[in-house]
Amino acid sequence: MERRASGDLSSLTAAKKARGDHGGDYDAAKTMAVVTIHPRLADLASTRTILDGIISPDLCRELLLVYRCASCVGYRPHVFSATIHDVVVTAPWLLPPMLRARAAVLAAIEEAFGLTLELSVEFSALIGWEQGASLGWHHDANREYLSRRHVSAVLYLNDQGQDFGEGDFRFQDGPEPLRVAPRAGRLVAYTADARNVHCVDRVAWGERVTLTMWLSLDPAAAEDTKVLEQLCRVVPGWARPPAPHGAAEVEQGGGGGSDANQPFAAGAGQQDAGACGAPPGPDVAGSAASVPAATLQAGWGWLRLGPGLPEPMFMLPAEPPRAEAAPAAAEPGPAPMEAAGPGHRSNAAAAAAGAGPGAGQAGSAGEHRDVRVEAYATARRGRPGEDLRCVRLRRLGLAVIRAAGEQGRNGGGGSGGSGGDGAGSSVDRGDVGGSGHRAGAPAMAGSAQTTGAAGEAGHTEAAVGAAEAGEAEAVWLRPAAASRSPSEASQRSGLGADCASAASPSRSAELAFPSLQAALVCAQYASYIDSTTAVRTLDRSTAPTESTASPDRVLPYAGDLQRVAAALRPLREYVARGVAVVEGTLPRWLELGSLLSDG
Ligand SMILES: O=C(O)CCC(=O)C(=O)O
Ligand SMILES: [Fe+2]
Repeated sequence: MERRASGDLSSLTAAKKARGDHGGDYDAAKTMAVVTIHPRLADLASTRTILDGIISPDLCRELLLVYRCASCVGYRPHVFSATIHDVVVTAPWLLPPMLRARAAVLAAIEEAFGLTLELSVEFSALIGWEQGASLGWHHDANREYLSRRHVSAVLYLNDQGQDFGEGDFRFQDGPEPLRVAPRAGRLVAYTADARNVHCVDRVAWGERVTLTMWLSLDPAAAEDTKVLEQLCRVVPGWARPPAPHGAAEVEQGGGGGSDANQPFAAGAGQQDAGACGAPPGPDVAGSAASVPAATLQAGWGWLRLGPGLPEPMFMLPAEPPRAEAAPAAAEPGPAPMEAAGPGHRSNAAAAAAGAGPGAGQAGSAGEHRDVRVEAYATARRGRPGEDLRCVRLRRLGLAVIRAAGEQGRNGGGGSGGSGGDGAGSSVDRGDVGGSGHRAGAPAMAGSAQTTGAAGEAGHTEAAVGAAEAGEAEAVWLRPAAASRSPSEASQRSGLGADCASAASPSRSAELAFPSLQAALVCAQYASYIDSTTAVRTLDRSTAPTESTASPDRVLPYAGDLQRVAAALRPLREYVARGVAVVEGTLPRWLELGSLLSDG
């Protein structure tokens, strides 16, 4: 195969600057010419490998859980992503499966290419490709600032034909096979240079999910340093409810907690005893109005969410005009992740969450985030401003009912340090399906409105309402098909210490959560638990009219909220395990990191 000569980096950089970069219409020939082949990779026996069974089916499913909990709007149309940084700020206890998979991929590649102990992970993310997503011919180091990406790895986490349609990976030329059909546990790895020009065929339906990694021969490029820094910011405070005014009520209302559901034991490396010893959650039964929001939040202390990603990162942008959307599939495309390189979103997230700018690239974080949000505001199908988290819940057959008190409050900033997810403003802007706000939770819940979005997508109806109960926000979920009489609405129940007690006998009982982020994580976990036994969720709701072929859509929890509650029973234990792993690993990781940087 032809090797391309190195291009003129300075002129390319200047051209990028002039354009503001991130544009899709860059000169492909020029950018393809940028990268030279790293001497260490010049004489490999083979520059690519395809391996099956790199990780177990169970780990694949667990990674899908992580992806659905932590992903946000991605770098190109119909693509969503959860970088390792996103996972940290969403729920650090979701890290272990990602770390396990990362290690497995790294080991497999080192062996396959004979590069043992020479590679560092420069970037890792779970990437979702939904209907309409594609990527034109490119190689992965096709820009100057990507040139430290030496080896690419794409690990598929679900199955073509079953979970999504089409979406083949294809090499442009070279040895057979040129086409790789994604299936769970299959890894395609290749040098990132121009010897491996490849593309991704358009995904016809469903959701194709990958663990995508770039590896570098330059140890200084390792993402671990930044992940660690971020983790250290999040972990000491493992997000917890704001102590103040609901604390006493929580102690009293903490019944329902069984021994089997003890909150985290104190002393597991926790720096803040208050945080780790969160009291059992309240059994939030009865009228929502009788449940102070602070109590609700305090009861969920064990969930240990991170500060969450900045809200704009969940906002679905509008459908691109057809003329703009088309070329990506046929033309050489920009290297993916260009706007999501290491530190990019994590810094934006950290800054927005009040954690301060991340190391290394602090100066550019805000700029990057703005670029991305603006770019995708006009470059992606969807209801402008719709919150991805609500869409994901809807796909499970769950409707989001926001309960919160003051109408019009812009809730994002105020609760930033409290472990809230800043979701308030998404609803306050009326953009979660566009439903009206109702003041006062019970009234709202009894008459929540059907969203246009859900209706258009052909779903059972989804109810979305917004109001606030006290200062903190709360999120209620209901099965989308449940009836909504005021009397039923009063039978709310929350998942406190004991999820088993959460489900009201009423079919229409609602589940209460302290935030949208919490609701999403819990519902995804429930779906994960169910999918390991029975339900396989397939959803093409974002564009049902563009289907080619697909199995019937499944909305697992429509009309059946008790199944959510039941499936949530092991969650506390799962969180505790994840917390223990992260806390246990952190010191060793830090030590190793400093050893490596010393050496
Ligand atoms: O998802 C794939 O199969 C490949 C994606 C890809 O080419 C990339 O992210 O650069
Ligand atoms: Fe690629």
